[in-house]
Amino acid sequence: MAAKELKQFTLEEVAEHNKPDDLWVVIDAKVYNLSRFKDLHPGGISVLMDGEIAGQDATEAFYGLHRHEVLERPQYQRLQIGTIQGEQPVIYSRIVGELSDVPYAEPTWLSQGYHSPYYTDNHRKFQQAMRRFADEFIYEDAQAREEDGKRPSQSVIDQMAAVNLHAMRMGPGKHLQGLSLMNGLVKPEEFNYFHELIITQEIARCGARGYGDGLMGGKVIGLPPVLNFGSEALKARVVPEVFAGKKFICLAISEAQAGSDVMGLQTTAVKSEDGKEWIVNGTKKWITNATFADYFTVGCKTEDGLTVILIERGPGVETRQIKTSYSTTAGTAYITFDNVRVPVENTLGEEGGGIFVILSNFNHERWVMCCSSARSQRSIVEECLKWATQRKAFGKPLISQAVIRSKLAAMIARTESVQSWLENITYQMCHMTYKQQSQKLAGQIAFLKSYSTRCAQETAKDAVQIFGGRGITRTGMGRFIEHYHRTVTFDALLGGAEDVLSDLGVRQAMRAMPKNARL
Ligand code: HEM
Repeated sequence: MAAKELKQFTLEEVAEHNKPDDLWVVIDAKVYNLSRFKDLHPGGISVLMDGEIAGQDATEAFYGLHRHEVLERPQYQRLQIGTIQGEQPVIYSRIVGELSDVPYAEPTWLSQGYHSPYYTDNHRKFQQAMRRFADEFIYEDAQAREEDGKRPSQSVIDQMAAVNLHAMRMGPGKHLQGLSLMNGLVKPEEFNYFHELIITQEIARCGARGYGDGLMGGKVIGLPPVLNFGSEALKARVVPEVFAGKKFICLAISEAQAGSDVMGLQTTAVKSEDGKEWIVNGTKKWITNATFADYFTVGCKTEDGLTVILIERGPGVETRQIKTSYSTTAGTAYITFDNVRVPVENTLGEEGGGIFVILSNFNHERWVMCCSSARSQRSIVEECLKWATQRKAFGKPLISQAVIRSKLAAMIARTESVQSWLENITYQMCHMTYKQQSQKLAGQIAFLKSYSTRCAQETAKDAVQIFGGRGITRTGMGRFIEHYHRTVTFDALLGGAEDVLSDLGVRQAMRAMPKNARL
């Protein structure tokens, strides 16, 4: 269909259309005919009939009350009948694949005129490809699924599989060998933790916390035990189908009776008489992706202690959705295992060595959460900077109030410090063996996660104060702030609660304390 031809009008011509049945307004040099829409306008008719709005340039009033995306919705685009002669629309919100030029909306390494010792040209190219990928394939689905609560669309999972993103999200390693990464943009042996950081941060930029977890977050924590501790036969069967996005896996450790206290788990696995199978009984709670998972990496109490076993969905496995503060798109579930029979070949690591399997997972999981938290905080800074400049109160922009600037200052400082510390730790990870990482970075990562999530919660609180009522409203101007404020605590709990992690960091430091050090 040919695009509607847009006419050109002068402001004087527009001004003549200021009556209820003949109502035009100008927004950013675009002329809209609201004559029929006014009765449907969610903000009512009276605001449109105001003497300073009807037939006038309503740009400032509009942006004080609506997000730009309102005008991008097809049903509202159709209201545009022309443009103002000699003027061009200049306002934009987010441009697919592009960097934001709002100060602090991008980390310094992506901001014009700044430098970084950490990122290579390959990282920069990779970031551009990943930004485009997330904007084109993930963003819209994230918004829609966050809203309807359904799991991420299979088409997105398939697109991610096509460029091997599911494999890359497991970090660098042997599992990448022979794969074409992002259409060959990065060689498997060159892929490092900064590439992975980029992936996580670009996905976090979509601003949909539940969806972010739904997008195979369960795999990020549930597959490493299979990769690191599974038999070759098990890996050959399970890993390719998960990387292909055909099967889903989750990590099932916590229970109603035991969360952080993994030694208190009550799910049992007992050997069958012939010793060929485990018979698993028990429950698990708050398991991300479990509603749609095909595989469950499960912590079980066995004769020798704690053992991790890969259980496949089948007879005796039931999952029931749990409604948490974020959307059901994450697939959070309560699981029951009733006499589930599992081949002993599905044991991950040593029998009784489960605590080692579980602990070895934590550093990477927590670091991924830090990547995501740092980026989400930054998106909130961008939202607040835009709002504080476009919204007027008491006759002037919010940003002219010192209290608002003071909140922004704290938010920016927190975001920058989290990202800088994160990049330092990421650099260490790139230069340490897995064992060195466990010895030297467990404390650092625990501190960073606890610090990040404290910063995040402060920022969420400040952002709500800056947005006012809109910061607690699910639709409209403050929708990202409301979402962030509602979901920010997930990061503070998953992968270890704040106080527990801070304490872990200090205890790790004490282990390295020289015995003879004195004041
Ligand atoms: C093309 C023109 C317009 C369209 C398509 C439009 C659409 C909408 C929509 C969809 C909402 C619901 C809230 C949201 O999703 O953000 C809304 C709310 C509102 N609109 Fe408009 N609008 C237009 C022009 C205007 C203008 C010129 C004014 C002038 C003051 C106005 C005043 C309001 C008010 C006061 C609200 C309620 C805001 C709130 O609940 O915080 N609108 N509008």
